Amino acid sequence: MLRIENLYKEFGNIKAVNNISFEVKRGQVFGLLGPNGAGKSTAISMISTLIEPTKGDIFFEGKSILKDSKPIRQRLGVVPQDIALYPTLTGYENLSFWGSVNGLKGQELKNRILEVSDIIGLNGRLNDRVDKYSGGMKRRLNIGAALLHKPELLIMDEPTVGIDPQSRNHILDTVLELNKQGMTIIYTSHYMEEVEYLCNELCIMDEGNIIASGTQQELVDLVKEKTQINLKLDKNDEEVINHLMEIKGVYEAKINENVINLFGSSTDVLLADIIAKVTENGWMIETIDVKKPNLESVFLHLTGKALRD
Ligand SMILES: Nc1ncnc2c1ncn2[C@@H]1O[C@H](COP(=O)(O)OP(=O)(O)OP(=O)(O)O)[C@@H](O)[C@H]1O
Repeated sequence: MLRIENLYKEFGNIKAVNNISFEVKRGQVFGLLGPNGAGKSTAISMISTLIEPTKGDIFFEGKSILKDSKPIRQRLGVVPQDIALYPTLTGYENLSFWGSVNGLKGQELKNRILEVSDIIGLNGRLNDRVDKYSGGMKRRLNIGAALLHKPELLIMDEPTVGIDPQSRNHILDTVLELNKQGMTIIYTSHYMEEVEYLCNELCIMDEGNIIASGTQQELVDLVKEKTQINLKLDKNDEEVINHLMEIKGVYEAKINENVINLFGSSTDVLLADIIAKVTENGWMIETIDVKKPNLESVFLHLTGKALRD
């Protein structure tokens, strides 16, 4: 559906986006994950046709959006990171404004406002002024404004920043519901959990570059040897460590405040072998805790820094 080819954006000396390429397939929730300043918003702004790339191209259904942006723009819905609403107008008036900007009018516009306010869960509050809304309600209305013209591709730039957990969950579930109904979505975030919850495929960005891309499983496989199992036994000394190190796939074992930290590859095989080894030696397990690698560990592994630094 969307193909990004060797895209660059420079602001003076700043290389905000530095040669990125990726493809979004119809029906996906595609994630762009990266810390603040990684270049996500700049990439999104180019895809949304709001700013022009320094170099490179973007194809929507095979057509360059740089050459003929207007008809393509109408098939996109853009949820900007900064809330684009008029605080002194009501929710209804804001939706009405954004609907007419997107070419809707008359009964069709009225119907869509009602449908959209249902999707974003604001139908009881449409006649209140936006400056009376909570942060979460404003974010939801901001999303609603992008949905009125039924876009095929919804582009969301950090839509949950600065809101309460309840509104955040509502937004995440709305994204999944829209996707279930057939909408393709690009979702940018610096929250690993959100991307993990929503996205089939993703790119991890840092300092203008894509440092890894693929399905969650493919990315996590990059660090699969980092599975950590914390084991508390009734006995922990060098002898126990030596026995545990005999297990195939365990490459490190150490004692840390009465807990044994084991590092190894495939969790399932490891667990079975650890339990067998413990039983064989007549030890007792007090607690066992498995920490599987996640997207956060992938980012740490590739950049040496935490996602939220
Ligand atoms: N209009 C601009 N002029 C100059 N520099 C810019 C401009 N827009 C972005 N940048 C710079 O480009 C880099 C990438 O910023 P961008 O906003 O795309 O990152 P991001 O990953 O979306 O982070 P955030 O979530 O903080 O917006 C940053 O160093 C930023 O300061």
